[in-house]
Amino acid sequence: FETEEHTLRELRIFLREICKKLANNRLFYMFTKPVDTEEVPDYPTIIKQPMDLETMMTKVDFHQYECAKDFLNDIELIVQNALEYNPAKTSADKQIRHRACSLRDYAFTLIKNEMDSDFEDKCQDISKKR
Ligand SMILES: COC(=O)N1C[C@@H]2C[C@@H]3O[C@]2(Cc2nccnc23)C1
Repeated sequence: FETEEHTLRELRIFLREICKKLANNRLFYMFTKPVDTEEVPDYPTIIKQPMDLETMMTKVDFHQYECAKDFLNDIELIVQNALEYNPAKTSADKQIRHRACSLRDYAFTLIKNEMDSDFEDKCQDISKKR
């Protein structure tokens, strides 16, 4: 009911802030938009569930995250996709894997430092009973 909607609205405001901070960090530019399948035609043959920060911002706006855990699951999807598609010993692949690991640590740490754990618990309780 009403107070639950207030809680989820506050979650969306918080998640937009996090998403913006990550997308504005130049280290993570390769994660800000979907991989261009015109430029990289084999990408969809290898990565079955693409994810990127612009798509995540849209998911926030479409009320597709009910708690921070769900948001961090999509961050983890970005990371795993990058590790899977870029496994080589080359410096290019090594750099994108390193950036993916940095993205994960930044996202989890930002949320842990800036989110009240009771607020996340409340969001997860709402999410579980829906
Ligand atoms: C999250 O981003 C990625 O996993 N990738 C992998 C692709 C391979 C390589 O780098 C990417 C984009 C790209 N475009 C043109 C030619 N080659 C590339 C970014």
